[in-house]
Amino acid sequence: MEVTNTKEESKTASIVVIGGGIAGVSCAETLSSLCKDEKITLITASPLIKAVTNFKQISRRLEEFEVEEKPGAALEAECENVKVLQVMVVSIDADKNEIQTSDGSTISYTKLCICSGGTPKLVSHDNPYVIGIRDTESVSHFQEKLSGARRVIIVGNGGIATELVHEIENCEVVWAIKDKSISATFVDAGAAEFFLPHLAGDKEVQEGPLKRLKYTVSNAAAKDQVQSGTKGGALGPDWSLGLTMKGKYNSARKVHVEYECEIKEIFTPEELKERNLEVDEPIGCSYLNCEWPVYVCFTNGKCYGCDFIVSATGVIPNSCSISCNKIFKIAQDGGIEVNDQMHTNVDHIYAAGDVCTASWDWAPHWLQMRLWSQARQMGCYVAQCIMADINKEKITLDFCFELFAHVTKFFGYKVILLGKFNGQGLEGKYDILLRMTKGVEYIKVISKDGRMQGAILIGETDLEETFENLILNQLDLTRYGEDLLDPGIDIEDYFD
Ligand SMILES: Cc1cc2nc3c(=O)[nH]c(=O)nc-3n(C[C@H](O)[C@H](O)[C@H](O)COP(=O)(O)OP(=O)(O)OC[C@H]3O[C@@H](n4cnc5c(N)ncnc54)[C@H](O)[C@@H]3O)c2cc1C
Ligand SMILES: NC(=O)C1=CN([C@@H]2O[C@H](COP(=O)(O)OP(=O)(O)OC[C@H]3O[C@@H](n4cnc5c(N)ncnc54)[C@H](O)[C@@H]3O)[C@@H](O)[C@H]2O)C=CC1
Repeated sequence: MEVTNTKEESKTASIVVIGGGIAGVSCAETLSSLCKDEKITLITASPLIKAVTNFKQISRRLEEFEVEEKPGAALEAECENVKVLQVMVVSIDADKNEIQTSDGSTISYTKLCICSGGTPKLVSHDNPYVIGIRDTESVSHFQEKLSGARRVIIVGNGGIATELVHEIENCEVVWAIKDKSISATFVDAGAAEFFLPHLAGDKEVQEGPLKRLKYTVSNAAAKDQVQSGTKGGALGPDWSLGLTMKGKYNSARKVHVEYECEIKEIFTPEELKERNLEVDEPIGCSYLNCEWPVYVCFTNGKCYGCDFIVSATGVIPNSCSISCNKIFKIAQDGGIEVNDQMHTNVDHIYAAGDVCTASWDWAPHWLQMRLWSQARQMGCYVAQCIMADINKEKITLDFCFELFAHVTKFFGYKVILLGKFNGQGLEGKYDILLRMTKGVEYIKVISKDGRMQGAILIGETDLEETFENLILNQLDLTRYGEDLLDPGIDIEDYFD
């Protein structure tokens, strides 16, 4: 997409959205439908934007959608009052309501929404053997390194690590986690046990293919990004499916998990020799007594060689990548603080998606996670807040922020997380109901004083709708006891 000459653009102020990821595009699309007479300018550093397609509400709060990367011109064709500019925003002058872009233009805004996303938090930012995964460019870089790899060390125990460990083939994997059980950011130790047999086993365990959120990674996008050197939008559902994740090792997958440890130090072979350090061999791995380009020593004393390291260790919100003459209030996790109107502490400036931190009093069963679904919800909601502000109104917090609801797929199983799915904030004082059928389903219900607070549903349980309602209406379930999870009882009939 050629860069539109932004000079003439700056004459008339418009509502400006920074960021062509899910949050920014959802914001621009919703603004376009709500404020037909307003001029909306979406400015993004990435050559392609991310748009939601095939949106499906699978329950009152669970949503499924596909994501398509497309040129900004496609959004302009769809929303006639939206202009897409592909350029980097370098600074904001909040006194003059102007932003400066990397091509030297100044663009005025009436309202500004920052949706600049996040970047991978890496265990080391200057080691060439440590890589993060965020956008199509970083995935291409990862694939290239993996194609020549015999062994990779993956650090982190969240979404990216869990998906990578499941998808990588023909390469030994050492998965180093701080926790006592795998995928702890998403599931509890019981669910981790349920997943363990699939760690190094066959990849597809699900009876019948579960429709995965389709996410198209067009190779053109990756090439463009490399040429333009810009950071693209974050990946999301299905980023890994359909991508070749093959090493050069010619045998089945080998995964060794190193529990309760972090990286202590990373060495070159020379440094290792100088320090006269002992190298260990990961259990079950086959490349023994090899020369490796990089060595990792962990806090538990183990030291392994590998071809490269993936740091799947979270996201840093891009809250400080655009300078501003006003100081934004930044939350502890690095996001720009927003209130329940998605407003920052600076006049006329909003924020949404990975870049922001929801700083209102959260509903009892909602929590922020930097997810595709929340980026979309925030993008749509902030547009409504901006429109309300223009009309000098206030709106109530959107109902999507009443309950945390996330659907994904780990180790070939559908995973649904509802409410305080890991007992977040309940200080360990809650009751658990569990039902597990090995290789088929894992259901964990968290309740307090007889009322459901959260749930983990793995497999095709069809309980999500009922459990959503039970968490929201806080019905006292004491009298149902274990019947609640009795497979012989159709609990939907109880509560219909
Ligand atoms: C590998 C991976 C897999 C994931 N899988 C899932 C999943 O399965 N399910 C799920 O729910 N979530 C998933 N996520 C999280 C999800 O991708 C993010 O939460 C979501 O995409 C964030 O959207 P965003 O629009 O806030 O930010 P981003 O997608 O990061 O978009 C930010 C945009 O801002 C632009 N930008 C940044 N700075 C500037 C600037 N100065 N000037 C102009 N433009 C700028 C960027 O170019 C980009 O277009 C995954 C994330 C990763 C990295
Ligand atoms: N299926 C899904 O829903 C997916 C969601 N995502 C989302 O994308 C974003 C990025 O994913 P991730 O990087 O996996 O983030 P994450 O937040 O999911 O996981 C980060 C993990 O790294 C660990 N960690 C942090 N610092 C560490 C350190 N120094 N040493 C060892 N471990 C450390 C954390 O404890 C956590 O387990 C997240 O917001 C995540 O929720 C990503 C992939 C899939």
